[in-house]
Amino acid sequence: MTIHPPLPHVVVLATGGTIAGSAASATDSTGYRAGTGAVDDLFAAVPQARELARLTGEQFASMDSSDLTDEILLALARRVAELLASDDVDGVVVTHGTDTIEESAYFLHLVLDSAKPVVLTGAMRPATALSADGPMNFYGAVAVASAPLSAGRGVLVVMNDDIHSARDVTKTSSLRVGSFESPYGPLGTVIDGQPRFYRAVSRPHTSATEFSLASIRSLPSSGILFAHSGVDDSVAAALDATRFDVIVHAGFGNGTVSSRIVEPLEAARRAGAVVVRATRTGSGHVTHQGASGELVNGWISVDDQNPQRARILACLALSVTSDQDEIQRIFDTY
Ligand SMILES: NC(=O)C[C@H](N)C(=O)O
Repeated sequence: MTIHPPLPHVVVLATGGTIAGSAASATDSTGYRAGTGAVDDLFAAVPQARELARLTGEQFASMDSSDLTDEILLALARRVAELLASDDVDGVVVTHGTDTIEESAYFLHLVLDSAKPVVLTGAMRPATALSADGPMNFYGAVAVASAPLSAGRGVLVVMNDDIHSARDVTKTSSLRVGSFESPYGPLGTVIDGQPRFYRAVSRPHTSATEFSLASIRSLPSSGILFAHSGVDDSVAAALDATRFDVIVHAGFGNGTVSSRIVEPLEAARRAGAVVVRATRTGSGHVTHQGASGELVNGWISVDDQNPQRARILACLALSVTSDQDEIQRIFDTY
């Protein structure tokens, strides 16, 4: 008689998204409603996942991830942390809408204090579509979350057989199944229910960061201002910049800010906001010494983070310091 070791226990927190979305027709992959299905529907669609792990499902939310708020994100992080603290839990899968999966994953990557695998996944096509990608993504996510090999790598995002670090991954296309990409490539891949890793992120994450969920009661108010040709100060005025604790400016090229909106943003900075220079280009770095040289003092540059993740990092930075040099150090560290 062969004795098999017990399967790892993986908890699946479902939050909605297209992976739980349904349309009236199998050929309709855009006119659907996200978050209509339940976590049990996913278990029923992928019974093979139970060969990889003992699964427990929890319906945390049923929403389109474009409606996610910072309060919900914080509550999600607290729930994942609670699960990870249990000796009975070996890993967590979060099913999530793809629109904001990268922000949620990055937040978890920086605040969770555990080496246990946490994997986010979603889908580009609704569950009712021909060749729906959700079931295979879910199977891959369970494979990664249940593998001891995945521990200590930070929060991971599994999409389309690729295993990405939450630090790097971005949704690059509105509809393509292969939408998720990382600028330095994925960490690994899933083949036949087995993760294979080829590299690791070198920037600190999870237990190695200075951020702690226990010290965060709420996230500061924040917004992103997108640069465009012809931008003028009425845009910054519409943002009512003085109301924000964090303003990320998704600027031109190397974080360049049009001279017409420097003053309103500088006024916000003087009023106490953290003003962050990012780039709208979709890739690349923003250096301290940007093209707008006069902005170097007191303005934060993002290194290689995109504007949406820079917003998350700036909010977390404010949970530990309001000193601008320290905030810049945080951007250069994570
Ligand atoms: N593909 C998706 O999941 C998109 C959906 N709107 C969501 O983010 O919830």
